[in-house]
Amino acid sequence: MRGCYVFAYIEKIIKSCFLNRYGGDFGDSSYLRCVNCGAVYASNFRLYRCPKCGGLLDVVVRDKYWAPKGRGVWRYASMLPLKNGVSLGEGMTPLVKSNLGENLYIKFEGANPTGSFKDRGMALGVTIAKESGASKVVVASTGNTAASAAAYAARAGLKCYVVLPRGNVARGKLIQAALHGAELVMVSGLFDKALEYVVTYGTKYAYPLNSFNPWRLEGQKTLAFEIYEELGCPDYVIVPVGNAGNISAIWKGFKELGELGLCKKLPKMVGVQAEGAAPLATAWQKGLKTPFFIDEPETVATAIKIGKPINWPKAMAAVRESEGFFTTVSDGEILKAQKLLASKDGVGSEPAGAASVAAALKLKLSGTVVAVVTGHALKDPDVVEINAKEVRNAEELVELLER
Ligand SMILES: Cc1ncc(COP(=O)(O)O)c(C=O)c1O
Ligand SMILES: N[C@@H](CCOP(=O)(O)O)C(=O)O
Repeated sequence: MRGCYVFAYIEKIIKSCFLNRYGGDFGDSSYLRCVNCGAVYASNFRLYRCPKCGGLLDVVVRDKYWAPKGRGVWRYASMLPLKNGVSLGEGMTPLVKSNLGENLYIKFEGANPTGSFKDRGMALGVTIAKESGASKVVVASTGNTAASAAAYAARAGLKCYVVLPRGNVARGKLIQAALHGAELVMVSGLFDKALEYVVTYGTKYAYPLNSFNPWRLEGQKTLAFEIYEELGCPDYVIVPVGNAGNISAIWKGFKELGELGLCKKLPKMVGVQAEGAAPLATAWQKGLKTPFFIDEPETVATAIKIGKPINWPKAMAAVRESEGFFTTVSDGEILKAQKLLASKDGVGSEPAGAASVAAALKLKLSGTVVAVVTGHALKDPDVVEINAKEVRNAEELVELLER
């Protein structure tokens, strides 16, 4: 009998060592659960959809406990399916008390290594790709996912392909992806088409790191942990929504804090979309349970110019479960909020990131509100109007300074 236990123990050790390195199975520490039908599967890095019903999957980490230690997303290793991995020092982003509202806080994700929240996800995603033996990763992107995947893949020594909608990617993001050595592939059509290509073809040849990959989203839930550490649990968390992974991941983070008895009252999640790219907000306003997909989304905020968000079931569940809501803001409101945020708070956001602040200013919610500002201003320099004054000599400069 004792021999059996010894054998089982040795088998477990061999299995976890071997599979962690080459098979993508992370042993018994986590498993996958379908968000649609509830079917559960042993952890498997290649499973992105439920084989039974096609639903999205969530990672369930067994035996989680709260023991923040160290820096970056790996500070929360005790809550994650992996305990360490690739890092560029992501996370630990500033939580700035805003001058624009009484109890408004800005979680500035533009301060991540590549300038957006994607870095939290890529730390996990690229680690898993690497652990599983993949040599190539692939993403469809409006730019930020591309920049982040390119940087983290470079760090991990992986080849990175980024599939981009031609003419719809802000210049700063393109420069980042190119600089980090990714293979840039342009397709005709918008982001939704690029994502369709990655889902249909990319996944056959390379490890996909878009947000339908539940392992990547585990990294993004750390945003909730940071807010909790600094502020406790706010009344509202406002998140710009595009492909809808981030709002889902942040809500998952808060729910896990709740399960551990840390967050007594969970925040209401508010998803913000641009008026011209609002498949989820439109469905919400119409009282529909499924999204109102759009073929030709239109907004100045290219990062959220998405008509068919792949994570819609998770995002709708997040908003419903948290008793929050979806809302829209116009391009004018986004650009106004971007300017206000920069000039009154000193926080430089790209347009999509400022959508959360635009919503906060419009909604005037009572209680503590955290607006997640998802990307840095330098990502998209072309939307900013530059008015410079000309002086021809020192006298003209002095005259100007005296005004
Ligand atoms: C700056 C920025 N904000 C918001 C979003 C939307 O996030 P999600 O696709 O997770 O909804 C994105 C891209 O996804 C983004 O790049
Ligand atoms: N705005 C995103 C769109 C892709 O989102 P993902 O979270 O599914 O990778 C981007 O930056 O590309």
